[in-house]
Amino acid sequence: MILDRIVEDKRIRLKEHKQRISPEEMKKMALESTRKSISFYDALAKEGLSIIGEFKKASPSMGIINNKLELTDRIDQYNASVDAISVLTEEDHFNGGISYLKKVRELSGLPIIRKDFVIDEYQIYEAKVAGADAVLLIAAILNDDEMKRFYDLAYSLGLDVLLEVHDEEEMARALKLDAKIIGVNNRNLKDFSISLDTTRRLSEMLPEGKLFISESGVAADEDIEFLKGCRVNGLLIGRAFMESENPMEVAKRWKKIFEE
Ligand SMILES: O=P(O)(O)OC[C@@H](O)[C@@H](O)c1c[nH]c2ccccc12
Repeated sequence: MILDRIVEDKRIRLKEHKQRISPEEMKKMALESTRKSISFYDALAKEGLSIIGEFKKASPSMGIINNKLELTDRIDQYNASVDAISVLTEEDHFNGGISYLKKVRELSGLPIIRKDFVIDEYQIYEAKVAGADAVLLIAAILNDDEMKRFYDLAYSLGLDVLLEVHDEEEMARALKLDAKIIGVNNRNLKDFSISLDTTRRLSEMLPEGKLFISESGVAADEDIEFLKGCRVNGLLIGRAFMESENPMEVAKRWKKIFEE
């Protein structure tokens, strides 16, 4: 399965990163960082539809995403229309990198989430040092013990966690952990197919008081109409914004449709 492959490659990259900056040094830098996080939670909790705009240059399901807009232009548009920014930092399958996160940090006052395959504490310290306000944790690649350890570490550094699930079993694990922000990935990780109905199904398990984000495959006005009925607080949008000449206009239109 592709996910196993991505995690294997991640382990190799992690070794390289640790050779450049040792785990002790990275931890020290994170703990000494005086930068105050911008609340990812608050940005998503406000009334109406919240949107997380993603900076992503490629993905295993779509290959290279062909866009002419520079990072700067895209982030300018995000600054004017979305509530938070997601930056892919995975190198081998999404053409990302931690350097993009640092660049986006310089260009934006919005909360930023590090989007990667987190399998080690090191990556959470690294996110903090690079200027992130939140990290993604993917239930499908973590056991309960790791999930809790990474979750607690992130919060102890002042970072929020978006806990990603994609089926009932993972949702039950996220609820057991009492995660504050839960994201449903509409993409089936085995065959890449998209079904927004995953968001609807899993929303039925949600207790009051959680922030609920629908991730992946949201691309058309009809999708927004459908998700209106699914108790979502926010959406995570990658491809549709990366391919668009004017993501700002799309984000504004979708917020309007959701609120009508
Ligand atoms: O480009 P899309 O279909 O709008 O999807 C965005 C985001 O949900 C997707 O990039 C994503 C969701 N979970 C992930 C985990 C790792 C890498 C990427 C992702």
